[in-house]
Amino acid sequence: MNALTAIQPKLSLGDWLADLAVDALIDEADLSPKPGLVDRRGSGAHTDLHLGLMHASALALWPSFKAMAEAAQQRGEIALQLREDVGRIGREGEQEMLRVTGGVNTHRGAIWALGLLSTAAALDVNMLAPEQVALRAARLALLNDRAAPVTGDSHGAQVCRLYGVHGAREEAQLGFPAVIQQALPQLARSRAAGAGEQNARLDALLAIMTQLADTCVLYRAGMAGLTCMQSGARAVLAAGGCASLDGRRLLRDLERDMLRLRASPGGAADLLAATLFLDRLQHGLPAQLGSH
Ligand SMILES: CC(C)(COP(=O)(O)OP(=O)(O)OC[C@H]1O[C@@H](n2cnc3c(N)ncnc32)[C@H](O)[C@@H]1O)[C@@H](O)C(=O)NCCC(=O)NCCS
Ligand SMILES: Nc1ncnc2c1ncn2[C@@H]1O[C@H](COP(=O)(O)OP(=O)(O)OP(=O)(O)O)[C@@H](O)[C@H]1O
Repeated sequence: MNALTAIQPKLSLGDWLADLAVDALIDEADLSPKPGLVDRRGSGAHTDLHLGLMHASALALWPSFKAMAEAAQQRGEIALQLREDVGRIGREGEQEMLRVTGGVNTHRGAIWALGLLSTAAALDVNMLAPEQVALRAARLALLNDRAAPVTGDSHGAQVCRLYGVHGAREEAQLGFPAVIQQALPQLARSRAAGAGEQNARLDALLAIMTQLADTCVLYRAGMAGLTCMQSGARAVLAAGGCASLDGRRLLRDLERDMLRLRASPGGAADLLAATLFLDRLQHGLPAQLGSH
């Protein structure tokens, strides 16, 4: 041990996972140019959201992610008690988000996805590969939280009924296929091709958009909006992705079309944050993680 390591503060597992989750949210918000979404350039298709609000909301969620990880450490297994702990902490997180944003939904879907993944990661730090963490999160999401309010009138629930698609709940229950099968492989391919980190992340977002039934898009722009999102994202990737000139031109076309339809792929954005979280997590625990 040298003088530097001796004075390094101990980091708990909950601290570390909450840091990763908040970093993922901030990196997602900052990533630009994202079609229809809030980014460094502006508010996309939103009138009530802006980058400062996304940052403030992300930071306000840190204690919730930490509390979910700690609940996982205390319970130690995938069981109804843990599912209900996490449900309660998630609902409290939503309340805190709404307090900080003055009632605007900045991160509802992200609390759900990253909350489950933080919990799943804390359950077994020896198995942090993306598929392993996503599988544990899915098993947790499949448990029925008895305290969850049965409303059925959320925007997501309404369009799931109307169009017969799977929303945020099912995406988690299936083990985040958009992240595991689309985004992470695309992120790796674009990095390997030398796209640069920002372009590789944009390509990962587009890979999610090619397939996802994003209920944010369906609610605002119907099936026409969803088709526009999926086919436009496919066209950008087929042209060589965001690092290519043709891909950039098609990305601009996609953005123009989505703004015209007021369509914003908020669900895809949440899953990009989940992708960035799992991507970092797989590098394993940091050295200064003390006993937890
Ligand atoms: C399951 C959740 C996401 C609610 O889903 P629902 O579709 O009913 O709600 P809503 O329309 O508000 O959408 C949630 C968000 O999910 C994201 N999303 C949209 N489509 C998708 C998709 N296909 N896949 C993943 N995420 C998506 C978007 O950001 C969207 O805003 C969750 O928030 C929940 O159960 N809330 C109830 C309170 C609770 O128990 N919270 C604890 C969570 S740990
Ligand atoms: N960079 C981003 N820009 C916009 N939305 C994002 C971004 N990142 C994540 N999201 C997600 O998008 C969702 C916000 O979408 P939306 O504004 O459609 O929700 P809403 O308030 O339910 O609907 P509406 O605004 O259409 O009435 C949040 O749940 C959030 O998790």
